[in-house]
Formats: sequence, structure tokens, C-alpha cells
Amino acid sequence: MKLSLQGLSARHATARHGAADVLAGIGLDVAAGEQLAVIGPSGAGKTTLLEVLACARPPSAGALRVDGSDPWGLPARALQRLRGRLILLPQVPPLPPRQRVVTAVLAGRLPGWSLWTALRSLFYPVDIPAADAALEVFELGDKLFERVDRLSGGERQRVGLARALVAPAGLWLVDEPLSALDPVRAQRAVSALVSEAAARGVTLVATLHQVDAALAHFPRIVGLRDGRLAFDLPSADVTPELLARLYAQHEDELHGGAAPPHETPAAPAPVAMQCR
Ligand SMILES: Nc1ncnc2c1ncn2[C@@H]1O[C@H](COP(=O)(O)OP(=O)(O)OP(=O)(O)O)[C@@H](O)[C@H]1O
Repeated sequence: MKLSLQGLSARHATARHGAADVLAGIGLDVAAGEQLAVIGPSGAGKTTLLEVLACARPPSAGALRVDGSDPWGLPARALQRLRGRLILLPQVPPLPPRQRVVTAVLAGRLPGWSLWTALRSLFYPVDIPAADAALEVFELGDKLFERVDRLSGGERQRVGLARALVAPAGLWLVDEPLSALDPVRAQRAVSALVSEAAARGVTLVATLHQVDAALAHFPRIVGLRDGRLAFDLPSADVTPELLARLYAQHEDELHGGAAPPHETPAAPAPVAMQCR
């Protein structure tokens, strides 16, 4: 799927009156099948940008085009269909705690399923080999029938990534996929994610705190600061000076701070299942 943003601004519904826009005047074109990483200090607006691209949050100004159409000008059913062609993976995947991993992965198929198939798959997972293959990509093949609440935080994050692999989606929007992974697994997971997207011709936009992983694995890097585009460059052209300016007053986020030494224990699992 291709994306185009022109002069796009966004604010949160709960923002105080007179508060500045969270995104301001963003211009960005992403070709179908491109992979890019969005970096920038905490609070820069990275998650908000993903939510706008996922058609979950309307822009307050400017234009968004997804595959050439303005999502917010579409009839409700067409907007729903469009949302079914993309997947937004939040930083903490909302996985029901007692669910089996196989079911959690296959939930990526929900937009293409009838209600009957969705209900049946809760009891008799409909495509176990597909879930298994997706988990193998993220080194979780042995967890296929494990319960989600017995996984570490990093394993849950990788279950979320595996869900993208089975989804009928042409756009993967992934928020901080490595935040609970140890550095070695983080590098392997991001490498797998980018190469799977490239092999399938899927457009991938991922926000990342690990700048080294972004530069090593993504061909294009967008720097965001205070809701504005600081740069949009091939990764080879992102210099230490640009990074220093992007993370000024947030140097700790640029130098380490990001990845935990070991996969973090799982946080209490949220009960909601909504991942789109
Ligand atoms: N629901 C909300 N209501 C009002 N303001 C919000 C809301 N959610 C986030 N914000 C504000 O919007 C700004 C951007 O938040 P966002 O989560 O998009 O940044 P981010 O770059 O993803 O940060 P992080 O790297 O810490 O996840 C922040 O200043 C934040 O405080």
C-alpha cells in the first residue's frame, strides 16, 4: 500500500484547549513495498503518526492518502475494509492472557474471516501450519500451544510480529517492536521483520527506539522531533550530527537506555483483543 501525507497535523481528542498539535505539517510519501523506520525522542509523536497512518486517528489539518484515497472521505464500510488491509501492532500486544499462542497469531486473519470462521478458530485453529511458520520466523516455534500468560514480555512482542505475517495486510505499522527484547534477539527480530516485508512486497513503517537497529536494517529513516519532520533520508545518509540534533536533551535515549539486557518478564496482560 502506498501512503501520502501533505501538511498533515494531528492532535489528541483529550489535548487541552490551546495545546500544540502532536504532529505538525508532516509531508511524507511512502511507496508500496517500502520499509521505513521512524525514530526520535520520547514524545516526538511516533505513535501518533502510526495511528494516523492506520486511519485510527483523523488528521486535524492537511491531507492523508492511503492507496490514493482519503480514508476519512470514504463511506464507513469502505473505511472498515481499508482498515482490514493494514495491521497496527502496538508496543504491548493486547493478547488475552489465557489464549493459546496459535490462536493469538491467527487473530491476524480476523479481517478476512466470517464471524463463523472466527468463532470456530477459537476452538479449532484453522491454519496451524501458517501460525507455526510465522512463529518460526521469530524463533518461537516451540511456543505454538503455550498459553500467552506464560510468555515473557519479549516473547509476547514476537507473537505480535508473527500475527502480522499471517494477516491479509499490505501495510504493517509496528510500534516499538523491540522494547522488551534483549539486544541480540532485537537485531534478529528486526532483520526478520524487514526481510519478510520486503519479500512479500508489504509496506512497513516501524517506530524504533534502537537507533542502531533502525540504521542497520531499514533502508529509509524518518526523524521526528516535537511533532515535526527533522529529516527523511536513506539510512546511509543519517550522520551522527543529525542524530545528535534529533536527540538533543535526550542523549540517554540515543546512547543505550533502549534495550533491556534480558527479555523482560511479562507485564500483566491486558484483556482487550483489539489490535487494529
Ligand atoms: N491521549 C492523549 N491525549 C493527549 N495527549 C497525548 C495523548 N497521547 C499522547 N499524547 C501526547 O502526544 C505527544 C506524542 O505522543 P506519542 O505517544 O505519539 O509520542 P512517541 O514519540 O510515540 O513517544 P514514545 O517514544 O515515548 O512512545 C506526547 O507529548 C504525548 O504526551
